[in-house]
Amino acid sequence: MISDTLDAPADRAKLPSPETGREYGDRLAFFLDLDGTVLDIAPTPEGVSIPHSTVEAISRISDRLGGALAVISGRSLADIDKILAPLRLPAAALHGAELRRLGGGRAGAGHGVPPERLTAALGAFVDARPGLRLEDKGASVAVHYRATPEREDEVRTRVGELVDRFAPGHELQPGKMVVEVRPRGCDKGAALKALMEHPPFAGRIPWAFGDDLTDEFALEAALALGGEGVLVGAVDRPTAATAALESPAAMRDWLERLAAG
Ligand SMILES: O=P(O)(O)OC[C@H]1O[C@H](O[C@H]2O[C@H](CO)[C@@H](O)[C@H](O)[C@H]2O)[C@H](O)[C@@H](O)[C@@H]1O
Repeated sequence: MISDTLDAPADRAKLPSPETGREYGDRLAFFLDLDGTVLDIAPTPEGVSIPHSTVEAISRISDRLGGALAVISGRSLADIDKILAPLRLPAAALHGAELRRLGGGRAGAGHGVPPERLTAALGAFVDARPGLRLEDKGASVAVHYRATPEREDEVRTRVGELVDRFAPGHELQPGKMVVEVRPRGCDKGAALKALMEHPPFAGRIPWAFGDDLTDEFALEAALALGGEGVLVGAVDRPTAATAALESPAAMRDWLERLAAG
């Protein structure tokens, strides 16, 4: 289901609350995006931070859900663990190219890194344009233009051309001031479904939380499995979300209140 608008305050009422805490722990599974959802957007990928109280809340909610809380992110597993330290949660990293099940076991076929010719060509493109930034994450690579937003069209066009030419096994994933290259067919929806096939997620109702285009795959997958999708922040695009929170700050506040309930 795709809706054009969401009434954030009204739809917020659908979210599990501290009062329903005893029920949700046995029935639900949470899938949390990081940047723009739990984390405020920062000028650079390294510039993000998370309050200790939010990490503690995520830990407490994960315990209450029997471990059925996963991170679904465009970041690498290493980055996710660094941001959420000391937690080491089940996760789908790099848009699903890296999967980790509960307890640390790595799952999934593992996807190849983009051809070196692509990374080299992207590097040359970025080096010639001050303000652009290349983030090489392994199976996924990103070109950030947050410092030079006027280059958006140029970046999207050129990265698309280079992927067509050098990396037929990969595809574009636009995001917030970024164009990412991820393994073809490897998205957050497929990742959510893969995690839902195994304990402690199997048999639970998935709730996916996200803000960006890449998160729409996860929101749609959660709905397809009988769950809910929660959009964080305002968007001017159609969304599969069935509930909403106004901002990452509201998301953190909701997590902390839920954990305290
Ligand atoms: O799937 P997510 O957890 O939301 O990660 C998506 C991408 O997030 C990061 O980039 C975005 O956040 C940065 C920090 O706020 C910001 O500077 C950048 O403009 C955003 O695009 C990260 O760098 C990417 O690798 C993730 O895929």
